[in-house]
Amino acid sequence: MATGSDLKRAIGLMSGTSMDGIDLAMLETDGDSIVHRGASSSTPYDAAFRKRLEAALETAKSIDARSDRPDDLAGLEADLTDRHAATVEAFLAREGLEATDIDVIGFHGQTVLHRPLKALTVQLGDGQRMAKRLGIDVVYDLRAHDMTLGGQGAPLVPAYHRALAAGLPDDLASETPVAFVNIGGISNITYVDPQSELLAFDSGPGNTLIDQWVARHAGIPYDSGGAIASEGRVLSGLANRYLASPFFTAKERISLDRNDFTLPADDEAGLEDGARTLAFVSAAAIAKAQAHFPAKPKLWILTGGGRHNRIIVEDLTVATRHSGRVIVAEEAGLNGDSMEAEAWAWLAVRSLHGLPLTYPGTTGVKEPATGGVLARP
Ligand SMILES: Nc1ncnc2c1ncn2[C@@H]1O[C@H](COP(=O)(O)OP(=O)(O)OP(=O)(O)O)[C@@H](O)[C@H]1O
Ligand SMILES: CC(=O)N[C@H]1[C@@H]2OC[C@@H](O2)[C@@H](O)[C@@H]1O[C@H](C)C(=O)O
Repeated sequence: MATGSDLKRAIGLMSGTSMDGIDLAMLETDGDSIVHRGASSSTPYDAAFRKRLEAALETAKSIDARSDRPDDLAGLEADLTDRHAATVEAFLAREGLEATDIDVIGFHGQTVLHRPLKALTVQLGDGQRMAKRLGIDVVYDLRAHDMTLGGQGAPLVPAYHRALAAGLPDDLASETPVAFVNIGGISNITYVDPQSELLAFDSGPGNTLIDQWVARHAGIPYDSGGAIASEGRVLSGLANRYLASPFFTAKERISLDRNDFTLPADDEAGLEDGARTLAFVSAAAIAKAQAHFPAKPKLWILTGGGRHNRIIVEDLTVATRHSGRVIVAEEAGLNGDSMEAEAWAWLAVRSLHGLPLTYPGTTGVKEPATGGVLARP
């Protein structure tokens, strides 16, 4: 039973693999079952900063030790941290809050390298610098400890998905098993069933290939609503090539780096057919995940920016129609844009309480593991 002092007001900050901007969410929580969701915000990066982040993915390939910051990565980390801090300041001003109103910030940072097979994961983000500037405790670097205990270091949101599943409205609560699908740059799935352990893994590319494809061929950051895809047709040879990747056929699921899947060659598809095929691949990758669950989900709850791509949603609906139904987070009373940021707020409070963030069924860690580094002002 949580006491008043266990309840913390936390802010979560997420800059995901799409590298489109900073999502922020505020929560009051005991880091367990009590979750009072508060206000949130999304702050897009300007195109020039996004380009710097994209370039950082190349630079980061030379990193051997987690603390290495080759070339301009140290400067970028400081800039990224300051942008996050400024986002918090703007949010607090908007909400009429002071720094002292916030107990802790959960700071994800920006993943620039993720090599689970080498137990190496690098998130740019200087928690100490942020804590000092804001005068608020910051929990950061939440993935690394999991890796030292044999985990994949990702995904970390699943335990929060389970907490949300426990609070679903009555009309949905009976529809178990339920799968939460975050369609971000990469997609990850969480399987929640009272009859079985919590299961989760990265399911494949989400929007990252689509984003890169339309940026390259149309100069735009994403396929809004799936409008471009809706003009194209699925090129089955190309789709099958992606879906035959060893990532899908391996028995063990591994967590993904943004660069694990690469774009089709320019002459393999036109703009529309490429967008259509990559949306199909994104949905098919999610549907394939079912093979790793004890039973097929009855309810699929979609979160992340990809839920706005009508073609991905339609393809997934078709692929799962015999066993379940697909809804977006908002139909379950949740917020599909802020869920990851909420999770980082919740995980930060769990870290303060020494509670597990990851489980054998979510990251493959040997035993339930806490994590995160606490920086104090
Ligand atoms: N209206 C829209 N129509 C289609 N796609 C959209 C729309 N809005 C956002 N997206 C897609 O969602 C992406 C951002 O999603 P999100 O913020 O969930 O990803 P992320 O958190 O960066 O990634 P990850 O979850 O992998 O860390 C955009 O890059 C874009 O591809
Ligand atoms: C290493 C890393 O940053 N992985 C991200 C990425 O984006 C989606 C998917 O791949 C997931 O594994 C993870 O993020 C979410 C927030 C997670 O850890 O749950």
